[in-house]
Amino acid sequence: MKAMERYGGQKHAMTGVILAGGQNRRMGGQSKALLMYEGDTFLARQLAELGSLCAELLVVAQEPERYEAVVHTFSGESPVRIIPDLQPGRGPLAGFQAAMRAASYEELWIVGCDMPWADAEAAKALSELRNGVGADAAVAKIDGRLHPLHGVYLKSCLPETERLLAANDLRLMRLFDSVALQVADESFLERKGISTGFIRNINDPDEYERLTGKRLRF
Ligand SMILES: Nc1nc2c(ncn2[C@@H]2O[C@H](COP(=O)(O)OP(=O)(O)OP(=O)(O)O)[C@@H](O)[C@H]2O)c(=O)[nH]1
Repeated sequence: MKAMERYGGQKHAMTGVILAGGQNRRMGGQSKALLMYEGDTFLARQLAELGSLCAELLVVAQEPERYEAVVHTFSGESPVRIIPDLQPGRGPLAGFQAAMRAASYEELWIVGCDMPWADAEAAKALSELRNGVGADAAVAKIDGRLHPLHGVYLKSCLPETERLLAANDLRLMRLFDSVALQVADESFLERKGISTGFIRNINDPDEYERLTGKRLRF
């Protein structure tokens, strides 16, 4: 089923966030959001997937002009805004901050732009899990590792996000020391019929070549 049709046009009161403000050093500076897979950029795939669930979309990036053409071709109903980091060059935690400050909704589904299999079913399951216990955030734990870059977060995580930025403690995982986190493990995802592939990301030309058979040149 196409992502757009999955929820019958019914959007969740949730802001979908794509973090695309990284330096892409391992990709020679080429934006991972604009890599092609199965005829679309990662960004276009993610806009369709996040837009199938969320009533609003944000792309957090420093150079909006890089992404405008893709955003303009997005045909979903949810409005999309490209917003900058408020603290550029400080990593994904700064992207969280900008998104939480700009979002119209209390709940955010946040993904890294290098995750071409971002999955609305997984986000919905994480949101339900979080909501069921009144936690501030929910992320998957797969093969013993937490995956904060495909997670759902309430704006209640903003004060701790900003405290960490002020303390120059930029590790995303540090957020989980202080906010109420709910973890979705493999057995939870399996019960929901959700494959764990959504956490996979593409970081360098070798990983991209394994995915597509094409070698990037830069
Ligand atoms: N908004 C925002 N997103 C970021 C920032 N740094 C990283 N990200 C995003 O967070 C995700 C994970 O980033 P990494 O792969 O760790 O870093 P990267 O800069 O993209 O790539 P490398 O330079 O090769 O490490 C990607 O989607 C990045 O675009 C930032 O400073 N601001």
